[in-house]
Amino acid sequence: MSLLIINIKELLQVRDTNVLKISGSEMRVLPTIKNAYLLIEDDTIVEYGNMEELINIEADEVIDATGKIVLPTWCDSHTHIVYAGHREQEFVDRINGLSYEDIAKRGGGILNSAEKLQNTSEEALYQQSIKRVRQVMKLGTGAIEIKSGYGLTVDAELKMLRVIKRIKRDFPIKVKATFLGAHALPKTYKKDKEAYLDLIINEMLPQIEKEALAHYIDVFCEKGYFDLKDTERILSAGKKYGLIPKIHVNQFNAFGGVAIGVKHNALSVDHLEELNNDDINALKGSNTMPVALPSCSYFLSIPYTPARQIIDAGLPLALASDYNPGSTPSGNMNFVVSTACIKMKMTPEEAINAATINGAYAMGISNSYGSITRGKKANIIITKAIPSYNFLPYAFGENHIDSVLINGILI
Ligand SMILES: N=CN[C@@H](CCC(=O)O)C(=O)O
Ligand SMILES: [Zn+2]
Repeated sequence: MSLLIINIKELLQVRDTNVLKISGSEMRVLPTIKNAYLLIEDDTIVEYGNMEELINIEADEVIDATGKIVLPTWCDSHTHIVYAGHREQEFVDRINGLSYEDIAKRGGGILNSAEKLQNTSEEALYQQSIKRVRQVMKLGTGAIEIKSGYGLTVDAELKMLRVIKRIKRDFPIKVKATFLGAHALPKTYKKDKEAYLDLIINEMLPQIEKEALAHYIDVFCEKGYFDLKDTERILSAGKKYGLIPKIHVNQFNAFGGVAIGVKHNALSVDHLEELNNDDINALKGSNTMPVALPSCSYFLSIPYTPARQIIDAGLPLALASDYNPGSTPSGNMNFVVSTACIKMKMTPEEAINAATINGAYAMGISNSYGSITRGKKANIIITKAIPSYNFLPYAFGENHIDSVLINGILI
């Protein structure tokens, strides 16, 4: 089955060579072809170019994209999209003056979601989660990382990971699973953190390996959650089971977690709302992708990750949604891209690079996702007719997407 998209006003993120990530000043460059065509065979991008070069190409189906922009789907490298229930009462509590920290201290926050999830069946959790998966696909997300971490018992963590595995099997979107058992300390282990770490290492990890439930291992490295020593212990144990580190770090405090992530060759270090020069220096020359989550900063009214400082230091940056019930009840990557431009002073080119190819890198899939490259998966956004690609982040809050193709098929 072949599909030809013609008369594309502008085709974005066209990369002839298969670059895996974009860093520093290169992020300002978004290669495009104006008045373009794109040819897809089954689930793969096979050819593209200027309309004037389009001769003798026949296809089973043709889409006329006059006035429309075409780009690769968003690669959302950080989500907690599998969760039970919601936390809108905490949202109201914060409006009334409590902080995220205050709410966590009185047993709300992650522990609130964990209790809800523990009392939800695997089937009900799957049904709640797939509504959100369908929603983000319609919003242009074509690849997604999903974390556990709202289980916090052996059974509930495995339940979450099995739901993620089922989503991976049932949906065309690319899914990568991350084990985040060290997301918060459950109430029953309040006085014995080591015992909970032992549970993660001795009981959760072996079962996760046995059922092949995760690719990545994550830790919430933060004051009041897991410290540097705990983080190292969990990452080292995860690596023994073949899991690659990705950490939550510097959300509220900078105390050396970024360097620990780099030391363990983390694929990404995520949040970074607080960042100092030591963190920047640790990232220089590493293979670790810094990931910013602007919707979380927006929702919690905490600082935005200093994108300019990161990119101007020559580093790459990825953007992700952080979709979760507590700090970011939204998986809309279009809003993420807009907010990165509006609040973090990223140019539209930088933001689109960060949400496509660099997002793909942050989930280890940039050799087959994240750009318009021959041989890559045909995961494509076709916008409505809009004046230019700058209009995407500019006219925020509006849905500019006309259609989405995943694996070459209109969803
Ligand atoms: N910061 C840690 N974890 C999630 C939020 C967890 C929650 O509040 O439920 C995050 O990435 O923002
Ligand atoms: Zn998160």
